[in-house]
Amino acid sequence: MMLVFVLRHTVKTDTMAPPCGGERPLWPTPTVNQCQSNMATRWGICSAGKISNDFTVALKTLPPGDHQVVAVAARKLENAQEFAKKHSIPRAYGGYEALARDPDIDVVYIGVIHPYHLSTCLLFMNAKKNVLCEKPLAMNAKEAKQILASAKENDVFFMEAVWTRFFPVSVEIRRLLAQGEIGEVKMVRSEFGMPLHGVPRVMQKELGAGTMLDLGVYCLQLTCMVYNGEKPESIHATGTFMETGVDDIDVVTLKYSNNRLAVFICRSDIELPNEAVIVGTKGTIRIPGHIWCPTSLVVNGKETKYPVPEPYLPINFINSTGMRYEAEAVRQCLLKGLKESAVMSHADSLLLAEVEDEVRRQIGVVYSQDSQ
Ligand SMILES: NC(=O)C1=CN([C@@H]2O[C@H](COP(=O)(O)OP(=O)(O)OC[C@H]3O[C@@H](n4cnc5c(N)ncnc54)[C@H](OP(=O)(O)O)[C@@H]3O)[C@@H](O)[C@H]2O)C=CC1
Ligand SMILES: O=C1OC[C@@H](O)[C@@H](O)[C@@H]1O
Repeated sequence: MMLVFVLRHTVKTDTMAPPCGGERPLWPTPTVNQCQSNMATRWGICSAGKISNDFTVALKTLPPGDHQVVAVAARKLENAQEFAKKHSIPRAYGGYEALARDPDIDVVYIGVIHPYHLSTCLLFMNAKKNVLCEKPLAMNAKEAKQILASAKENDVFFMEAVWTRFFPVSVEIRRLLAQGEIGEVKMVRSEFGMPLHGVPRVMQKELGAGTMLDLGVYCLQLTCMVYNGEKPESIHATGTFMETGVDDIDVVTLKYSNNRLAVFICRSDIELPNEAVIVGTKGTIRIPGHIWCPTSLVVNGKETKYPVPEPYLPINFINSTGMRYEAEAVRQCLLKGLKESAVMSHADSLLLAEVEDEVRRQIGVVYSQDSQ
């Protein structure tokens, strides 16, 4: 986090040179002060798309003294300006480079589609910016390794935005498992199905389409969380294809030591109950629905609900004010000078990417990025 002592909220007139990059600020830009200790974490938003909208709305459910959105960048300035106006963001940039040069940003949230995660992560981390990048981290493990290596080389904080891990439901699951509430876990069964065939980025290979990367990652992340980041001993995957040549339905079995198992189904053609069950030798934990953004947990038959806040503006995705939890986790990491989160670590992201690669290999899905 930058150490810049300037009077807070000094509103400057238009005569002020643009903060950087050349685009004239939309309106007088309050000078955002920053003091390492307990000032707001200053966010830059990369892309003016759907999830960026929801992430920005989620940030607004947190105390403004803790989180401020200082700038947004989109490929087209007009899209950034429209986004900035909608969300009252002081600075709007045409092109991501201007955001990378903005000295008043502590962390960038990357909300572009998967094929552009690698290039944008490298852009911002090479500019010494901390980064929170949407899932899936990348198109394959090779790209994921490049991103994680760049975070190390640039000595910046990096996290893959597997927002589910920061939900109160996930925190409670980890607590229950840590205290042995259900004994030794022997089985994790999960599913994620959603009718997405009308969504270009889910259908078109050049936009990063494919069910494993988009939906399967949620079943896989739950499995890996329950099994504490342990590598599976064997992976068996089968699936079907969309007419566009990417995976539509994936059925995956992961075998771990001591006859521990995980099975998941993900599909982009129909809605499934989207529940998960974690079975131990002494009990059962069940997520009764919305496994990617859970607000209810059933432990040995007893249900507890964990509602998310209502959005102040329209959102595109279910429960996406729940991204507040990952945003606050990032802030806490930055305040402690950490370069990664223990809850969604670099090793966690690499494991997800490696298993995603193996599932795709067995099913036969190949992206152009696999041969670059
Ligand atoms: N955590 C969650 O719950 C969710 C996560 N996601 C993830 O977020 C990412 C974005 O998804 P979503 O917001 O639905 O996507 P959008 O279709 O809204 O696209 C997001 C941005 O990506 C850029 N982009 C889109 N198409 C292209 C293209 N053809 N060439 C170059 N850039 C392009 C644009 O950036 P610009 O504005 O700069 O033009 C666009 O605004 C995905 O990786 C997805 O996995 C998505 C939904 C939910
Ligand atoms: O991460 C996501 O959440 C659930 C679906 O909306 C999916 O397309 C999206 O990428």
